[in-house]
Amino acid sequence: MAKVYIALGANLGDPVQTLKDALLELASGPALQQLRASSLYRSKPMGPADQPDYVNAVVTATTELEPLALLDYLQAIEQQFGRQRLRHWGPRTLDLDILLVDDLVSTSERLTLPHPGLSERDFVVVPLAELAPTLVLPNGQTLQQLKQSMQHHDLVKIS
Ligand SMILES: CC1(C)Nc2nc(N)[nH]c(=O)c2N=C1O
Repeated sequence: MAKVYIALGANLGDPVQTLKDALLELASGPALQQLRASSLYRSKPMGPADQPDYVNAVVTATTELEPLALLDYLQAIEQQFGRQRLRHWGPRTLDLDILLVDDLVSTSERLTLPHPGLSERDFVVVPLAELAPTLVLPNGQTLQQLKQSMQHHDLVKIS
């Protein structure tokens, strides 16, 4: 069994409702157990600014699925929510990104762990630190060190 951390993000349609529905989907499906969710946060887009603000959250859970099977499961849920990604770093209906699987460090065509954007995304680090304040990343860095080292966008806690 593995302990996983998954980032959720949305900025099309009704992102708050989308994340709430996605959290219900993740909690009710067979793949994840002991699911815990962070608060929801609103933030300005990182990257192209000509798009709506994002709503982000992070969940932690345990799973029997291997990483690529978990990726398949999450991508199926993204499709279920009508995943639209019109351009790279453009607006999207729902993103489900695997951040961490235990202390696994691996790079493959489909999946890099830990998520390569983790350390520079406050919209990931802040909710992650809410869930796991004492987390130590596979490279030995603590989440608190990471959180202190990054400038904070205007992350606003929604719920
Ligand atoms: C386009 C890019 C990099 N910017 C983002 N910016 C924010 N604030 N939140 C996201 O989830 C997000 N996702 C992305 O993929």
